[in-house]
Amino acid sequence: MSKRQKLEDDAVATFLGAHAGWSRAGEAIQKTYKFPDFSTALAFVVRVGLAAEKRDHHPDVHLGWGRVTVVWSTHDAGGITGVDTEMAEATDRLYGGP
Ligand SMILES: C[C@H](O)[C@H](O)[C@H]1CNC2=NC(N)=NC(=O)C2=N1
Repeated sequence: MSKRQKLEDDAVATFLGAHAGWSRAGEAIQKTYKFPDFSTALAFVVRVGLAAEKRDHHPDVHLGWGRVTVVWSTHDAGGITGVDTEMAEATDRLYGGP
């Protein structure tokens, strides 16, 4: 199955169950990350943005002091696809940890 095909609800639920902090927001998945200050949060947004350019798949991002919310959905498919879950995992790796 193509990664750009809309995932079934149960597949999205499985992803959410296995990935802490991610939640469903309509036809998208989102997560808010915390940072000690604004510039660290901004640097994270830049790293996510560069990864998005590389993959040609772009998130909505909300940047605040010490906080970044990243929202993934596939506009072309009108919903959540395998590219979104792939990029959500990449986003977690960019934040840090395993
Ligand atoms: C032409 C280009 O590949 C497309 O418009 C890409 C760009 N980035 C994208 N990003 C996201 N999130 N969804 C898309 O459908 C999408 N489409």
